[in-house]
Amino acid sequence: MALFTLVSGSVGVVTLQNPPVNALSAAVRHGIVDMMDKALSEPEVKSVVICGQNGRFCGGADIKEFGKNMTGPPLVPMIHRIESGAKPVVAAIEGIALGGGLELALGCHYRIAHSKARLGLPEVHLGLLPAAGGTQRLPRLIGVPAALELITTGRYVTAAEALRLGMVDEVTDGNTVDAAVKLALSVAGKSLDARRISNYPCPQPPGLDRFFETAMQQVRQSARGAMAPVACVQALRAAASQPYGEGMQREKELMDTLFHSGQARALQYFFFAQRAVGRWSTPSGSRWDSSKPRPVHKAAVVGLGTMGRGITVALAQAGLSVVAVETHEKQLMEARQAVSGMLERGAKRRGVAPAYGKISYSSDLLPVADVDLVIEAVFEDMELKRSIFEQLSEICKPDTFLCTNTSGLDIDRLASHARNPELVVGMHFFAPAHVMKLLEVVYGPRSSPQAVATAMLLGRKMDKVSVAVGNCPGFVGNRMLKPYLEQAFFLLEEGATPELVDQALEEFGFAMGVFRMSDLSGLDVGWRVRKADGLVVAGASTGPSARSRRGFRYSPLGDLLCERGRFGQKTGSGWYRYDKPGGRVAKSDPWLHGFLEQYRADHGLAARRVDQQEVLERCLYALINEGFRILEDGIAAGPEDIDVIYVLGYGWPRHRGGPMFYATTVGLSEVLERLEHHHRAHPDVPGLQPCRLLRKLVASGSPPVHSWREFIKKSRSHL
Ligand SMILES: CCC[C@H](O)CC(=O)SCCNC(=O)CCNC(=O)[C@H](O)C(C)(C)COP(=O)([O-])OP(=O)([O-])OC[C@H]1O[C@@H](n2cnc3c(N)ncnc32)[C@H](O)[C@@H]1OP(=O)([O-])[O-]
Repeated sequence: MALFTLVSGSVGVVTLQNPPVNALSAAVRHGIVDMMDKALSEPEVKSVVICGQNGRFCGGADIKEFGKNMTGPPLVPMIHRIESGAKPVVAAIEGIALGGGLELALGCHYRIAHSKARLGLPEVHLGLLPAAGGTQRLPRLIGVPAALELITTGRYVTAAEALRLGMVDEVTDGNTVDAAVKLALSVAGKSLDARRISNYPCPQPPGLDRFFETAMQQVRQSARGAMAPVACVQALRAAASQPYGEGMQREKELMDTLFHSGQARALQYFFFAQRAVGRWSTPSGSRWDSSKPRPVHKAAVVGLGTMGRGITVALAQAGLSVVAVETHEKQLMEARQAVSGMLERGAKRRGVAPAYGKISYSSDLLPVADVDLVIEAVFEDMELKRSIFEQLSEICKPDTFLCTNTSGLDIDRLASHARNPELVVGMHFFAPAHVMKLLEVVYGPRSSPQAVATAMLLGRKMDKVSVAVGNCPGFVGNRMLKPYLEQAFFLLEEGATPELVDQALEEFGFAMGVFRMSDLSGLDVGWRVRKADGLVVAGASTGPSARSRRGFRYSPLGDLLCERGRFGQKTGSGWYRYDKPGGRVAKSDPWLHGFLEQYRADHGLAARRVDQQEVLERCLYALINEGFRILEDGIAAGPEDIDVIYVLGYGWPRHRGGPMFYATTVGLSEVLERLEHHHRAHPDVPGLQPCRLLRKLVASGSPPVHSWREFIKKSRSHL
């Protein structure tokens, strides 16, 4: 899986061949070792170029091999052999040089990159560190601070930045392999002493100890329990303070620990899950590989509130022409300014020109007549959305896709107000819509496979991970949020505080606990949904009916806060207090604690001690249980869909793989047993009653997560 050719009489070109990304599988490593042996031993070969097939240098180690019995030549000695060889080797970097691919290039004596290439050491995202010398060679080449930043974040750099940092020697707009061959010809026979990075002294940052203490503190804070970023700092510290050989030994020890960790397994699962969701299917048999998307060149966004503005920016940045509609003139003017600001900041970050010219603004719907797709993003009100869908059906071309950004309303009901219900799908974005990676594409029973395929592809074009889900209240993400929030409220009734619940969830790895998150997104959002569901009963703050709805336990705590105007950050108080409306720093609120005590007294509830383990079990297992129901109902096609939604949209810690994967690490039988236990204690809480699919999986010996799709398919008829 590596090809040798002799060009220009004396340059041996070794081409990696393992589509699509030329990952360093055992076969490729064998190929490189054999071809390098040939190149180094044949006298007519004076210098060597290493490149990748199909315009991609190399995507790194073959992740599919991890977790299996590794065979074939190991990377470290292979790269060392290239570096220590007597003939100059030039890496011709086209497309990508990532992870082990970049480490291979760092073992070469020269590096030339195409101007469109991206380079990086993303191992940290897989729960690993660059363990083929990356943590030792990169700081020697570009300095410790720059290497630390790249390795702990896994950030990719452009060829231009790589040149600035000193990672590559040259950038070309032309044919990279030709340029590399030219360079190889010019350096043949020259001394390589100054070109072997492992021989460089590692530049010491001033105040070495202090530098690493600060770095470690920052990394621990942002890692939220992830081990790999911490290990990366440790490896870099070894590079800065020890000779190369000892640094390599430290790199290996750290990698050994990470490689066998649950976090690495979770992160590698998540890597493949993000790709698996692209291969969507629906219970009616539509599939990604048999549904052809229609091209979308021009789109419209209706409603320019926070979500509509973000969607407009995302579409324009993806290169589409956008008609942005807002019927309130003042709001339209504000939106125009805000969108321009967002475009400008985004363009600056990406080093491109802002796409102002892609957007035209309108205060009426008429200019949407010729667009290929509309995304409605007005206020979450069925009547309003219904009337807009009716108007759009009149105005738009007959084949225009009509999409809604609703976060939970019935797509099928909306479709029934469209001229062509098969062209209606949900496109549920997450705030801020131009930043967040997730898109839930919601299909109703009448959505055509082409409408789903088109929305999925459009999401990808906007650089999002699109997940196709079925239509039900709250779809996947918000539906699972409901039992999670409900448990958090119940725990307050039973004696917990918002601080205790949030601390448990944040220590688990969530960026924000449930109460801090509600304060950020606004308590009124859930209040409105509960009102629409007929759950909010005015004046029912005491008496037996206050804590029960339709025969089940209900906590009116959130409603009571809203009745007092405590909507969270925007009003300066919610579950916490803030210095001012819009303030961001949550402080403990003595009023809230007094309010909870009074509430418990009014309802005859005795406060008891709630510990962190109970918080995790009640909140997370209830959420996971709902995930199993969603799989059982066919709303999500597989556990990967749910996990991707939860990690990318709801702040579930990535190093725990997502809720469904996490359930397998706890053990499905343990999750089942604890749910049964909590349900026995709270029989009036249906969210704690283990669902049939979970029971079935446990009864079948808890098969691994990647086999659940098949399991569900087979057992659907019996469920
Ligand atoms: C001792 C070792 C030390 C070393 O430091 C460790 C490493 O190098 S760790 C590695 C460090 N490297 C990384 O972390 C890089 C990880 N890769 C990426 O970030 C992106 O795939 C890349 C940017 C390369 C291309 O993006 P794109 O154009 O949007 O395309 P795409 O993303 O859709 O992928 C297409 C197909 O290729 C598959 N596949 C991809 N990479 C690998 C791989 N390394 N392996 C195996 N397979 C890989 C991917 O699953 C997909 O398969 P499928 O069956 O079609 O679903």
